[in-house]
Amino acid sequence: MIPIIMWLAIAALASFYYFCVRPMTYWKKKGVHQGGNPSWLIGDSLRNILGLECFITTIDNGYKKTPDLRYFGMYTFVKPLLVIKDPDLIKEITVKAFDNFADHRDVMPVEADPLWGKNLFQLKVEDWRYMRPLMSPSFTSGKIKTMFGLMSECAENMVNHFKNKKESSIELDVLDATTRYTNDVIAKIAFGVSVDSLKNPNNEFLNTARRATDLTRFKLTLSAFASFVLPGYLMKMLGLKFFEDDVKNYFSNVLQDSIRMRKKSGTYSSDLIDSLLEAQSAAKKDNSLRKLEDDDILSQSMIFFLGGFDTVSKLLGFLCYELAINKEVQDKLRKEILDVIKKNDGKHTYDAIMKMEYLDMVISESLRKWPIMGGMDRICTKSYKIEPVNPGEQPVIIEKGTYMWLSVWSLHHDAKYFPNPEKFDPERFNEERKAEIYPYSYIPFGFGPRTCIGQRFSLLKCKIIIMHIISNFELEPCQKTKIPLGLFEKAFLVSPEVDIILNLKKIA
Ligand code: HEM
Repeated sequence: MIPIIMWLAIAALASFYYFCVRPMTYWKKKGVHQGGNPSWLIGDSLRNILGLECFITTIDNGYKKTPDLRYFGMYTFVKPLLVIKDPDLIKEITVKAFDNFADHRDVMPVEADPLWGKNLFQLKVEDWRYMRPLMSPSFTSGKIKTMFGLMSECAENMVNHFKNKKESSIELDVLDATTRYTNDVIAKIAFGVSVDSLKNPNNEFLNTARRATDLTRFKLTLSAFASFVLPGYLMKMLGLKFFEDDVKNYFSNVLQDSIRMRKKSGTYSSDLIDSLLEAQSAAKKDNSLRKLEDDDILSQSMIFFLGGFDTVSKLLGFLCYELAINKEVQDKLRKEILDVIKKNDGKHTYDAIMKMEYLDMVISESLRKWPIMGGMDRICTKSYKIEPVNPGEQPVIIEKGTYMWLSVWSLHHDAKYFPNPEKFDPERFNEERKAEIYPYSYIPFGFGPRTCIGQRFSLLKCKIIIMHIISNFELEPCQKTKIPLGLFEKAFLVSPEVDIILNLKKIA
């Protein structure tokens, strides 16, 4: 009896060593410096799981501890993670060696959540190469220009809502308001429905959207962590997924209704659904093209929705905050907006917005200081050798399947690339100084073939509402405004630690 127990104990210890302890030596064996202090099994993720620190902060701590290195190793649970710090190496990975680093990590395996797995962000390179060219025409400057009217309508609704209040100054929860604006735009453009979320604060679209994009919800956090250790079939059995069934059904019904109405009435609008339907019918006619199923369309609408909802509302939230606490920047911006509009016969047009250079600089600086995604990932799809460049480096073979992180937040806050990084200084992006920015050190939308497809869309959506707000109101800090503002350590995206509360004062 005793020998059996002894053998079982030895087997348990050996398994523990093999699966939990040994993986933590992966980077040391490759001669790669470890940026964290990994614990058995949990790796460097303990503080993330306990909600004490967000992933961006964990990476940033490693970045700061390794000032002279181009990359360092960490562990998400037992999975090795290589963090890339050097802009030249980021260029190598995202552009030159794209074929070796073509995919994103499975946030949710496709077996566990097919709807999530089919979206452009998540598609594996073979399917992605087919889908991206189908989606790209929806995001050209010409196509985005045609969405100007739909976006302006939502912006005017929002501004009029506040202008019609009798008080000359109101206290505003900025993220709440910007979320309602981005919700209305994306409802219209990605799902074809009109909702006025300020007039109807409890509309079903907004409430469902909020649930779908609450990246702090327990089950999603659990699923995201589980995806590091559990195979897809097990996650499916446990019911772990990105979109809950009721959320999926709701959006699916809204989209189907909208498509049915268009087909019946023959009226089409300049939105993303029309572009997707065009791509679907082109694929139907051309036998050489793979077919686009209705599920593919729903999946892309969902990623446009996810991409366009929380990211842009947070960008707007941080931007309003910076404008409120940097009055000279706000005044200069207002002057530019009013001057351009005056020269444009008082009209807020697309061409007028495109002439606002300072507006562009202000948004770029906001994305520099508050890059909403915080970073981006890549999976090594074909093994690759990183050649030594600096003294003390040795060649490192990156194995297929290795998880990589490109540390955007840390680069944007590194004084080597952006002196006095905590200062909000739009002049960093003026014509002269913009040219001096070290290539690939400023990448809020990623880079290379997998760069954000919604970049132009987001920037226009942001410019329209800022133009309307700043020409009608003054943004001011109030007693409830937290200065300085830190990061919310439980969130996935870069999010403010507390609500952003500002005074919105009408301009006489
Ligand atoms: C402030 C707003 C936004 C920011 C900061 C942002 C940032 C990013 C980043 C960093 C990536 C990864 C790029 C890479 O891996 O190189 C990405 C990918 C993506 N974004 Fe955005 N995004 C924003 C808004 C949007 C919007 C509005 C949409 C859609 C309407 C969108 C759709 C996508 C899609 C589909 C991808 C995957 C592209 C692919 O893999 O081909 N994003 N975004």
